[in-house]
Amino acid sequence: MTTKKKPKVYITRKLPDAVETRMRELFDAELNIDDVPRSKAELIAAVKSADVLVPTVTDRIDAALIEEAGPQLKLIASFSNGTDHIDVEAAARKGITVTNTPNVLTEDTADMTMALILAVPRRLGEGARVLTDQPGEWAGWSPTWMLGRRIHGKRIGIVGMGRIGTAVARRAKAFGLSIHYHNRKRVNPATEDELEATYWESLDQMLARVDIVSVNCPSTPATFHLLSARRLALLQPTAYLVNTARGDVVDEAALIKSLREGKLAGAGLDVFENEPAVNPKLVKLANEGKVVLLPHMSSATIEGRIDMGDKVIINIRTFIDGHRPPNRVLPGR
Ligand SMILES: O=CC(=O)O
Repeated sequence: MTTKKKPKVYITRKLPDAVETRMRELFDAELNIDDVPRSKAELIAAVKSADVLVPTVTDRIDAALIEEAGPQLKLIASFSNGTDHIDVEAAARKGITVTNTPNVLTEDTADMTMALILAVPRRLGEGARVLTDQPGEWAGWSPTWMLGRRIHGKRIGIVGMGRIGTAVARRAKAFGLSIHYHNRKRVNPATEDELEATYWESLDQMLARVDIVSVNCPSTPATFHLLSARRLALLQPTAYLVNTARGDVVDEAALIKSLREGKLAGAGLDVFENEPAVNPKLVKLANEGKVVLLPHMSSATIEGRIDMGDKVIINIRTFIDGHRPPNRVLPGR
């Protein structure tokens, strides 16, 4: 009996212990115990020797890096839902398959989106800070103090009605919001009926009519600055914008300008254009109570991360066994 050689799998970041243990059992796994992001040189060395690369959203797997890959590298099994950090076209040209981890972070991301939808108009961050930043200063309940804006009865406009957008819509409906959405294509009639959702073919028209905008589409060349200065200007000055997708879907400089000029009431952001750098003007706006900022943590649950790890493992094993992995990402998606 011949024992099959374990594939050499290079994992760029620290993963949950249970996932790393399983990876060690199954693969010749090179882990990143210290969780220091890998340098470009380290990534180049990895693609020259590993059979499988397991990157995540913080790694730039661009065409230049893929060009460096040795002939043994056949799979990039990303530990992420989004694949905007990978040049999927360049990988395909080199005969490298790319996979991701969809579905398992839908509900967690939708929960956090809903949390921001509530937090910004209801001034949750500001209120919490009163008690922690100025202990003993709270003068007690007052009829006119800390007033936010009502959520119930307002209109939400969801930009991108995929799995996460639909999960946000379900939550928003339960909070009494009416559902409006813009998507490349209309969702199926049963979902539209369930959500009593209104489809807007024109994003511009939808933006002008909603009270809260939730950005839930992936970052692709087509969605870069989809929420441009021109489109942000269509929003009502009482509107709020929440982004838990990717920073570059929104023109951040234009968003900051709108917020500073009072052309937009507030924003809740979990993602930023130059992450992990956060524009100091946004921090200032957060201190003024106009925005709530989170450090890209919408999908961050223990359960979700373990599920993501399981998906990565299934994708690798299926591929190594000679089958099509379940979460293959095709170029041009
Ligand atoms: O943002 C997180 C992911 O894409 O997995």
